[in-house]
Amino acid sequence: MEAIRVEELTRRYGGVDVVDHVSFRVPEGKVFGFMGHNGAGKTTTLRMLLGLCWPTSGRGEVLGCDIVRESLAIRRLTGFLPAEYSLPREMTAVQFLHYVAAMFDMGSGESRRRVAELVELFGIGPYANRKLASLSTGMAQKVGLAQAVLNRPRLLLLDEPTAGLDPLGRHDFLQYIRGLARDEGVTVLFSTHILGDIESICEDVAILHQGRLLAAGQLAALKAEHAAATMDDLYLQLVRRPS
Ligand SMILES: Nc1ncnc2c1ncn2[C@@H]1O[C@H](COP(=O)(O)OP(=O)(O)OP(=O)(O)O)[C@@H](O)[C@H]1O
Repeated sequence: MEAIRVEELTRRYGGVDVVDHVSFRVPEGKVFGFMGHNGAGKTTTLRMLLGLCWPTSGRGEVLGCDIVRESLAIRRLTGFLPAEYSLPREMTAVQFLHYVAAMFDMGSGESRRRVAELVELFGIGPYANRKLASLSTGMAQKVGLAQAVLNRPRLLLLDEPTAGLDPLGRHDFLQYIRGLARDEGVTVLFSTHILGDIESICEDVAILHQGRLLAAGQLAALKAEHAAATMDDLYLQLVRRPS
């Protein structure tokens, strides 16, 4: 089964189709690269998948649920780390994670266990009781990721998650994402404009440019088809191709 299936998905703002008849499928249990430069329409697509904005036309299903009629069910089954995620400045990491657990209706025992597990897993312990406003970008991103996986989602949507991370932070982040898919069968939709990130952890990709889908499928097959040695080559070829 596919984790995500969209067909002719379109969102118009001010007379412009910022997502323009986009169709692709995301296989279950893989890290899927959702690639595109600024303004490509990645965030708008993610928002439609979560029911945070509605399509102007077209259809979509996430984990078998319709993105317009069943968005609450989708949000229960998924985790989301938005781009430039703002954490509540006055809360501590532990307070914030308990707050997120409460939104998923976790009982207090389960919430305590899960938060402790994530604090340990992400090495949040040393700063768990500091106000979130005082955390570095890397630390804050770990808290952001912890909230996104708190409900043990079957699907994780990550919007530009490595932007602002240093090389070590980025390496650890990518390792964790790879492990989630490989060891726990979680599907990850990894939206980014960093081609190297896609190349290092994604087998399958969709490439978006100015709202249009340029290509989708297995990265190795797309590279072979376009005789591209790297993700950079592939992307540049597709973007520069006359439409
Ligand atoms: N609520 C909105 N109203 C009007 N235009 C919007 C709205 N949301 C997005 N857009 C426009 O849609 C286009 C696609 O934006 P989107 O944020 O989806 O792209 P993106 O691929 O995520 O890019 P970035 O990496 O820059 O965030 C942009 O031109 C943006 O200005």
